[in-house]
Amino acid sequence: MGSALLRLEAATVRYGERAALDAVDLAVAEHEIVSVLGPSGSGKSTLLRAVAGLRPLDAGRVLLDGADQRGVPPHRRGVGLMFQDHQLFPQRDVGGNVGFGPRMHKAPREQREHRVAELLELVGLPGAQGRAVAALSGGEQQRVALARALAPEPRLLMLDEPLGQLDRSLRERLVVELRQLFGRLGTTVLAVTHDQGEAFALADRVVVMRDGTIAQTGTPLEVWQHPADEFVARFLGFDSITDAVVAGGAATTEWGTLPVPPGTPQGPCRLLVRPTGVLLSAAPAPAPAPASAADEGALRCEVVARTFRGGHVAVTLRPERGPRLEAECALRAAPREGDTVAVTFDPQDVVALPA
Ligand SMILES: Nc1ncnc2c1ncn2[C@@H]1O[C@H](COP(=O)(O)OP(=O)(O)OP(=O)(O)O)[C@@H](O)[C@H]1O
Repeated sequence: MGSALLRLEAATVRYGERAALDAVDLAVAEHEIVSVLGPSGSGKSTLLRAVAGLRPLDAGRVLLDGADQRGVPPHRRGVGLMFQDHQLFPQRDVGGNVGFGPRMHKAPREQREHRVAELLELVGLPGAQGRAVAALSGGEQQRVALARALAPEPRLLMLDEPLGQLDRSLRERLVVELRQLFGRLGTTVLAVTHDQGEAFALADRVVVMRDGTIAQTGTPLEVWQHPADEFVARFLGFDSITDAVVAGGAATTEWGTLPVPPGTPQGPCRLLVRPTGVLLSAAPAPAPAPASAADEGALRCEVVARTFRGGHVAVTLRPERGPRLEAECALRAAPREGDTVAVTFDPQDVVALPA
């Protein structure tokens, strides 16, 4: 990516002995929306702060448009920052907040007012210039904060948990609006979040961080379908993982022999089964003798929990052998707690992870 707007080269930030950012390489292309995901303490905020110039690097480089930013102060980097607590100026009205950046840049009054009006329109608050910040709802404040961050026309907009404090339904709506807005404006965005749903909905590409390094980067679909390792898989909420040995089109595991997709690497691995790949059917009546040939391949499991998730039910299973399994069922088809079910596996949702 020669034309990257932002490039990090072995970027390192240390706090004492510990590297909060450990030789990170990352390129963000112009107009790209990248979400940085990861557990608490993995270095997400440190990454943003280093790019913004709020925290100097201990080693490596940050380049914007190819120019090394060493020694360039934050206000000269042309990047916009929006933090999770949106930090609006309570004593200024909405117009005063949004127009703050352009005023600092000494933009003429008329141009400033035009820009403020245009941005408030964009974020869905037309004509709100005179409203008091304290009288706005959380979602409205979030929009004002966004308009304020966009006002100086940053070449790179960085968002730190932009929707962190809002309730789920508002977040889900705003994230769609944000993606559309950035698309229309052609804004390049680097957004930090620990909510994977939010990251996946917003981004063209996600970066998953672990202990100051990048564990995986890819499109939301790539990361979802092919987590790079067990850490990423578990971070995404996949918990049905066990040891396996792949030979040909099948994997030998404690759960029995599972079909795997064509092209699965042969040999020992950790095997992940996504919940949609755990197929449930009514268990045959317990056989007095060892399982008959007819139910060979089906794993008997007890339903230990079921959780209503809106469109589907998440079912936790205790198999007769091997670790617990998570299944996803349609509401109508969901078994009850205490039921015994027979499980088979869909190879499309079976993923081999490095051992
Ligand atoms: N000012 C500081 N002094 C010492 N250690 C720090 C400082 N800031 C961050 N750290 C450490 O650096 C590591 C990365 O922190 P960072 O805030 O970047 O993580 P994060 O992924 O953004 O976490 P969160 O999701 O909780 O905000 C953590 O171990 C943190 O304790």
